[in-house]
Order: sequence, then structure tokens, then C-alpha cells
Amino acid sequence: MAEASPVIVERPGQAATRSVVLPARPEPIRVSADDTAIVVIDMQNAYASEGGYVDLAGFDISGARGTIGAITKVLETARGAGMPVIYLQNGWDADYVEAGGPGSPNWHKSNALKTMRARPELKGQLLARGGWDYELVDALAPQPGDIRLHKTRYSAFFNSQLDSVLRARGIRMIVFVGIATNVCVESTLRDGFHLEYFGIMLEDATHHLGPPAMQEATVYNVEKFFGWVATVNDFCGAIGQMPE
Ligand SMILES: C/C(=C/NC(N)=O)C(=O)O
Repeated sequence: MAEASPVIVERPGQAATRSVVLPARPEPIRVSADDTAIVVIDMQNAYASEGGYVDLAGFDISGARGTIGAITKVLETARGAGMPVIYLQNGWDADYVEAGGPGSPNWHKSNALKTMRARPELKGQLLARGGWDYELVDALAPQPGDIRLHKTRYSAFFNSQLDSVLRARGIRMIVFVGIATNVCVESTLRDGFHLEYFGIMLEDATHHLGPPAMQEATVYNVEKFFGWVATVNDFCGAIGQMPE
């Protein structure tokens, strides 16, 4: 089969000066360091550490360690190319006002809120701003110049500053890493698509919640309907060649 030609984003009145072609599926895509950001979804103790919320809620987090290592590589490469790094942190105020009460579907569906209702000794500990569970994992501590944003629902675009932070910097393309592939990563990438952002998911720098089929389903959805899928090695190989 003939090799697919790369997707090139139209930039009215602007040339993509510093750019490289990223091998991706379903086809390669040209990535410019001038209008691409890395969005790190919810790499908090809640999602990636033993004793954090998803571990306590009974999900398998054994893959999270590998995800942390993969993201470390991605961020080093991205910072070296001058791409903005934006961290999202999921959760609510210490009184859980932002979580919504029984009138909110979030109150009924959030496994963090459900776990705390089932185990009252955990009340106030899960995903509460100011607590250990909410904090980013130590290995991914933000560097000077990185941006941290708070979010209260699965999609990082909902009721957050993400869209304005990206638009203010002229960002058109987003590279997604983080946890969970099938919940907050996919929700955000889908919302980004509807807001006209080009979304690329680095499949081996994400980790799913639930059975392995969940990871496969999101990879399929992204590749087929909402964006592009690449690997950490391909990202680091291509972006590492970014012209100065
Ligand atoms: C289930 C869940 C997923 N969060 C995420 N970061 O993907 C949650 O926050 O309860």
C-alpha cells in the first residue's frame, strides 16, 4: 500500500516555521513547535499512586508506573523543543461544593465520591484540593514555565481555563498524555475536536481504567474519528529533530 501523505494543518496567513512530520495513525501529521502544546491529564496521586483514589476504588493501577516514565520522556523532549506543557489536576474544593450534590450526575457517577460514601473514614481525602490525593505525582513535578490548571469534571475543557490558555498562545494542536485513557483523556480530546483543536494521543503515555479493551476502544475512537495516535518513541524521535 502507498504511504499516506502527512496531514498538514492550514494556518491562514502563517507559515509553520519549526515543524516536523510525526509518524502517526491513521496517517503522519506535521507538528509545529509554534502551535502545539502537551496536555498532561490528571497525573495525580489519585490516579497513579498506591493508596490513591483509583487504587482504593479497586482499579488496577499497576500500569501507572510505566506511564509516569513514558510521560517523563515526552516532557523532556517537548520542553527541549520549546513546546508549552500544561498539567491538569482533577478534583474539587475541600468541602466538595464543586463536585455537585445529589442533583448532579457527577455525585452519582464519581467513583471517588461513591468510595467516600461507602467508606466514611476517607471523607475529605479523595480528590480534595490541598490534599495528597489531589497532588501531582512527585516524579512529574512541573518545571518553571509549565502551566497548571484545575478541572472539576472529566473533560479538561469543561468550566476550566484550558481553552483560553491555549487560544492566548495560538495553540492549534494538542498532544495528550495521562490517565485515564478512556475517561478524562478521551473526554478532553473529543471536546478539543469539537473546539477545532487537532488532538494527538500518545498511546503508551496513557493508561486506562477497567479492562484492556477500554484502552483499545479509545485508541480506535481517536484513530478513526477524533484525532491521531502515535507512540512515545515516534514522538521523541520526530520532535527531537525539531529545527531550532
Ligand atoms: C473515573 C475517573 C477518571 N478520571 C480521569 N482522570 O480519567 C474519575 O475521575 O473519577
